[in-house]
Amino acid sequence: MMNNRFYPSFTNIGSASSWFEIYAAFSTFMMIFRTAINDLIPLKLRNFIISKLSSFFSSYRPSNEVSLQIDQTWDGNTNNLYYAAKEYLPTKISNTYKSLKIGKISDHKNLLLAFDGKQRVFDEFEGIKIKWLRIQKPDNEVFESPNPVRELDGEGYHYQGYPETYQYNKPKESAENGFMLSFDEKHRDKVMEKYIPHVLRTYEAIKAGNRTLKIHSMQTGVWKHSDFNHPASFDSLALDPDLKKSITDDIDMFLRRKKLYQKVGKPWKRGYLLYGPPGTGKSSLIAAIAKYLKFDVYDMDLSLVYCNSQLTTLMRGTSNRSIIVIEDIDCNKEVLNRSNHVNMDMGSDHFSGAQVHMLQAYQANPGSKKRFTMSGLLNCMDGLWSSFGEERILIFTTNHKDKVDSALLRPGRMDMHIHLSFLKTKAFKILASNYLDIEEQHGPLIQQIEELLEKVDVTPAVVAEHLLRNEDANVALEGLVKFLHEV
Ligand SMILES: Nc1ncnc2c1ncn2[C@@H]1O[C@H](COP(=O)(O)OP(=O)(O)OP(=O)(O)O)[C@@H](O)[C@H]1O
Repeated sequence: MMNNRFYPSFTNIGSASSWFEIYAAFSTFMMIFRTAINDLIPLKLRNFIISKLSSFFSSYRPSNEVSLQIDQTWDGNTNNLYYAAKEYLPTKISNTYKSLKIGKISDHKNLLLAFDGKQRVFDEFEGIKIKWLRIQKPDNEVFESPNPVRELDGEGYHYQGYPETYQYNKPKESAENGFMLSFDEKHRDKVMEKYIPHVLRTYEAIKAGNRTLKIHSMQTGVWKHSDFNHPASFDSLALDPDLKKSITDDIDMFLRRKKLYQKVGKPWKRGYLLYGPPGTGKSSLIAAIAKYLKFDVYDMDLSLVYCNSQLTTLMRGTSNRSIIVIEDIDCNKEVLNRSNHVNMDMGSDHFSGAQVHMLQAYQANPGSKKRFTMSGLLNCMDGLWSSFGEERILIFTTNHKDKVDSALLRPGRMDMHIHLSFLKTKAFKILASNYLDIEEQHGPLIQQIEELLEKVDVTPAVVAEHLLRNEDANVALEGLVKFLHEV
């Protein structure tokens, strides 16, 4: 039994004066203790102890917490999950974070925000709380690439990806970087099966949204790319609204149907034939489709293809989510004449130096010999196609549909034939409002033009050129009326 005589203060713990005595004694002790520490322990040592204690407590994890480490590389290979996390986390920037990086660079009009790389990032997914921590060696910080940023404008935060200047000058990152994500063990299955795929999917969507489209053109047996800056889009195209809708509906249906294509064993590809007179917008429509889909464009010039194996190699060199364009298909004599065939197959996926020389020799003397066969082209379009990957769109253009071999045009190869024709009333309305500031006062001139367009055949290219002739809408429209009377 404890004797109360030895614990007088605890027996009297209920009285206010006892509490005051304890508080006064404690404050005095703390004051003396703090002064002693400040006098006896140098500042550097104190800071060191504090940093050690805080790192100990920050690395403390409750026993039911699971952590997954995502390194930048996996057995020397790129770890896509690392890059996915790096793009995904900035989408979680909100104004609740107490420490962020802020900046302003010349090609962005708004302020940019980025994580400073030191703090934890908290995410919530279907009720699960997930904590992310960036792992990086202090030495690497100098070389560390900038974090992807968010742009801050009046409407809040908008994800921007990397600053443009950085994209062209991307520094090589150190292999020791990584991320650690932690969550309650009971959510392990959900994190693995749903959350991680969600991070990867977000990454893919961000990549597709931010990417600069490329146009690839052929150079001596290989593809060379440059930025695709064609200004046309579905908004700028003067097309009959019903035709425009049927094209976008078909594209949307194609994108939705990946599983169906797999189920019925068909390669996931779609072919469009664009036909019509020059200047009716075939090239512009290709650009609009590429922008709509965010697909790269491969401009396949058949006049530079010298054998079936080169054709196969070039097709194989195209990437998924791309549009392969063969313009003026009717102008390729080889495609017109199926029997005209000189065997130039080199039987290889890659061209050797000798083969490249051979091709160059043929290029120097075009038209000397038959180069590839019709069956080679057909094989590339269907049979062999499936091994080249998926999500491909093949577009042929021609000014003379009747001259193109029907084998090329059958459904399954060219699934939709799109006729681009002369400019008529509905499409003119779009063109005029894109080019000029049309106001109510221009009504009578517009009506006159629409009546004339129903009687004569002029291409959108010709009308567009007239609309550009004067900044004053009245003058430009009057000029067009005059021109249409003369046609
Ligand atoms: N439907 C259209 N809507 C808007 N502009 C158009 C349209 N068609 C043509 N144009 C204008 O005419 C120019 C030429 O059009 P485009 O090159 O797309 O025609 P095309 O049918 O591909 O011609 P070609 O058969 O000679 O290659 C475009 O740059 C654009 O300014």
